Amino acid sequence: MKEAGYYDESITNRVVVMVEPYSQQKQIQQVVYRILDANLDRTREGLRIIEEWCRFGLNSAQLAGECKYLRQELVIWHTEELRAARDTPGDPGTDLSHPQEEQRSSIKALLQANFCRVEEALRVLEEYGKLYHPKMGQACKQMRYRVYSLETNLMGYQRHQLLRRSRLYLVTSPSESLLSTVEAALKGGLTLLQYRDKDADDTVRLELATKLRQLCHTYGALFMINDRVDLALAVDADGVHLGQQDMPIAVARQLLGPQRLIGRSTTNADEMQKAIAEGADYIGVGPVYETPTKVGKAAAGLEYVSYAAQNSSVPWFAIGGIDANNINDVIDAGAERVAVVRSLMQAEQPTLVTQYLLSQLNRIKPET
Ligand SMILES: Cc1ncc(COP(=O)(O)OP(=O)(O)O)c(N)n1
Ligand SMILES: Cc1ncsc1CCOP(=O)(O)O
Ligand SMILES: [Mg+2]
Repeated sequence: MKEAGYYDESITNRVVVMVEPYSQQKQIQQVVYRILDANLDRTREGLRIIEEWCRFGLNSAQLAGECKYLRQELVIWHTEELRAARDTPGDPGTDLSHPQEEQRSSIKALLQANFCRVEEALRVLEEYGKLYHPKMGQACKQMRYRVYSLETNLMGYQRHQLLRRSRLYLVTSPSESLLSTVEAALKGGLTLLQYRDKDADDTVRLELATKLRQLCHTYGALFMINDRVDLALAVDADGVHLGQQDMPIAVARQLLGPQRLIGRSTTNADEMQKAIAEGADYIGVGPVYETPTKVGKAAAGLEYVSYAAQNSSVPWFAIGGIDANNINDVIDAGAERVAVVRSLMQAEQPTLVTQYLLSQLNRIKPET
């Protein structure tokens, strides 16, 4: 790219020679080339790691295609002269690694680390690229913004896909053994958790929600917060569950953005239609049976479960009084997903109960 570069003879003579002797300019040029070469490789490698997950983990041709497009855009800039400047044996950075790079706690952590790597490398390319070609800085800047969008879309897609795959939803109740019970359920295959505590102080809520979010994400499960949009944002939860008396969905959506999940409780057909029209990502359907967990709330019954089975266009969870003894009645009424509090929070062996409930739900063939 000599014809338009900063080191173009004509520009060099007029601009740089005044500052650095010619031999030093050449040395600096080589350094810039090495930086560009290394960061072009780094960006491409990071994108490839992300692309593999989009393709094989998410089966998303659209997201994988975006990664591929970005990789190919980079190749245009990876010229022979930049590759020729490579000096791997002389690079003091090849042996440097951080302990966190040796271990990733989850796919989410792996993806985030690689997005970070790609975004940083693109920023380097943007700055040093300006010394190489007038258009390189701008091109890398645009790519960096596309990577930010890709990151947001991928994380949102990931959440929605996991939501659709989740058949069992544990809604917590206050417990001395909250963390160990939740972990036991996660070990049994739970992929969706809601932190619900109607009475605790915010300091306690904040501490527990942070720990639960970490735990859920370590096991690759979604973490939701009951009622409180502010808390969901504060602990970087995957979303919020809102009842009919809680914040309107439109307001929550504005605060949470398009990628986080919003669930809405519904007790009848009107509430269901309204929740879907307002953009709920999933709905709670119940209480199926009267339950001491929600004192004074009348049962909506199995008829409403059947109505949801026929009419809901979004994932829905039957909730209220569901346990190992009656889950098959709820399934027979049309439920493919259920949410429980006591069945798991009060279980002596939460892992086994989770496995049992999931085994019953997994007998139903997945929706198309
Ligand atoms: C999955 C799910 N469905 C329903 C509810 C109940 O929400 P809400 O009506 O707001 O009542 P509280 O849980 O806030 O007491 C839920 N939490 N989760
Ligand atoms: C929060 C909530 N919303 C409708 S029923 C219910 C509680 C369900 O609790 P349990 O599973 O213990 O009956
Ligand atoms: Mg509520």
